Amino acid sequence: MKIDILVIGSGTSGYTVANGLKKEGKTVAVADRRSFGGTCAKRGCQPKKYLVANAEIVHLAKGLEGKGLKKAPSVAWKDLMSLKREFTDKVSFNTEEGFKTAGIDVLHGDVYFTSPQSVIVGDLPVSADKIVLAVGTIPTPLTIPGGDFTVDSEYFLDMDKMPRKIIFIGGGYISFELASVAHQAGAETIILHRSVQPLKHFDPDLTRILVKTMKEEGLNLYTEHPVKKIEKSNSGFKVIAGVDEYFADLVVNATGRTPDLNSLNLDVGNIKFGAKGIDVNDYLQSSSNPNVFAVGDCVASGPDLATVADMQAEIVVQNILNKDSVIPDYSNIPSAVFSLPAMASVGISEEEAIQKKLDFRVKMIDQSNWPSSKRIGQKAAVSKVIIEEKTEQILGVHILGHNAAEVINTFALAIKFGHTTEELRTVLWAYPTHTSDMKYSFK
Ligand SMILES: Cc1cc2nc3c(=O)[nH]c(=O)nc-3n(C[C@H](O)[C@H](O)[C@H](O)COP(=O)(O)OP(=O)(O)OC[C@H]3O[C@@H](n4cnc5c(N)ncnc54)[C@H](O)[C@@H]3O)c2cc1C
Ligand SMILES: NC(=O)c1ccc[n+]([C@@H]2O[C@H](COP(=O)([O-])OP(=O)(O)OC[C@H]3O[C@@H](n4cnc5c(N)ncnc54)[C@H](O)[C@@H]3O)[C@@H](O)[C@H]2O)c1
Repeated sequence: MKIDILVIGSGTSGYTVANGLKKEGKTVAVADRRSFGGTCAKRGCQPKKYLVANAEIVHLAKGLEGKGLKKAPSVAWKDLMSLKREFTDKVSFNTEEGFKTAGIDVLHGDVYFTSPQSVIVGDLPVSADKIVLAVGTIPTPLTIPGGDFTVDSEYFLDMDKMPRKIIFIGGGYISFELASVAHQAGAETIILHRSVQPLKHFDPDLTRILVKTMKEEGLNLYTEHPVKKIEKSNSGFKVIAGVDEYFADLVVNATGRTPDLNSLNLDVGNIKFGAKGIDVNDYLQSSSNPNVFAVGDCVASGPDLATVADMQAEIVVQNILNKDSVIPDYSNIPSAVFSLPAMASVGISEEEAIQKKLDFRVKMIDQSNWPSSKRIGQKAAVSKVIIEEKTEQILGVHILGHNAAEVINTFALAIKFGHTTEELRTVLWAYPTHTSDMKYSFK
């Protein structure tokens, strides 16, 4: 097969690149070694959000027990899984059909390079003018004794039964989100994180309040607990962290994700890569092979988020059509951890503002006693806004509390277009909402 563009990987980034270039008249094929659709839709963002949405309702109801609600509901895990699968089960078929309808060839099988411009997919030789690597990441294998006893987030998101006791290793996005789900579904839940501060991409003050709140609500969260060993016990597993031992029916490895590039024969393709992923120039073009581009989580630079994968994909479409035309901007990327309560952030952190020696002020406000918190039984709600003194521009916004992930998007807009506190004060916000509360957060 000889085509203009071969995209390896059918997830968020592969989908956008393939469709973008097909619309411009290129002949395009997409290859994947697993069923089509990638991580976000099948085993990441979307299925996770189905489970979180359910847990959020239970969590809110618990907060209002005796305050207008008689009894909080409990999770019907089997039914919840059916609801989630109604969505996830269709992803592969719909993705493939979408490609075929657009005139994009769909290729199944393992891929490896046979030259800088050709690969084998399954047993089909394919050569292409440009090859786009969109191969994502896999859970970082846990290389401690007993690491093989763990399961990963993909297993959790599709399990038929909620175990009685569950341990999450790692204090990142995945642990905080899935542990929140497990806890609301009734499992005795433990997070073991190796260093002092979990969720390293978020504001440390808000993270401390989040951790305190989760602990007060009964989720067992231990920092400075690097897990060293896992053993089989009578009824499940024993997890050893320092001198402490914890027991559970299921142990989830959530210690990060890594690109899985070894089987691609990248050396034969003259493609430089490292532990963090494919080495690219400013235009997301391989630093060693000009015919190859990389997008999404497998790129060594940029955060591993679906929004970023999509942005990189759109940029690569432009750069393939018009050489060296667009550079990705990784500043001001909004991100949320869908824990309970949720936390979200956009723009710079207080630490970055100090490092950059900016002239700024920090406005940190506890909103837990405000009506918006009281009426939903919410215990923790905090905002922290970084404002540049001279220009009054909003530089960073960090929010903890219900709806944080929705509210943050308004501030993504404000920061992107350089709005000042005075300008934001002239905006009328639908009232009373969590967004309208935010107008007091930058006064
Ligand atoms: C549990 C979980 C929850 C998440 N939640 C969020 C969220 O709420 N918000 C957010 O922004 N991000 C979230 N993410 C991150 C998000 O899923 C990723 O950033 C996004 O999926 C990256 O897309 P991608 O196209 O780079 O890779 P992927 O979607 O992973 O696609 C890569 C594809 O390449 C294929 N592939 C790999 N190697 C080969 C090979 N050698 N040959 C052929 N095919 C290959 C794979 O089978 C896969 O289909 C989450 C991730 C996880 C794991
Ligand atoms: N809401 C979202 O946007 C979202 C949700 C889930 C995943 N993601 C993406 O997926 C990536 C992977 O998520 P993740 O949570 O697996 O990784 P992560 O990198 O966010 O967190 C993993 C944490 O585990 C800790 N750790 C590592 N080894 C350990 C050990 N032996 N014992 C105890 N702790 C240990 C690390 O210090 C790290 O802080 C994220 O970085 C993010 O890019 C995003």
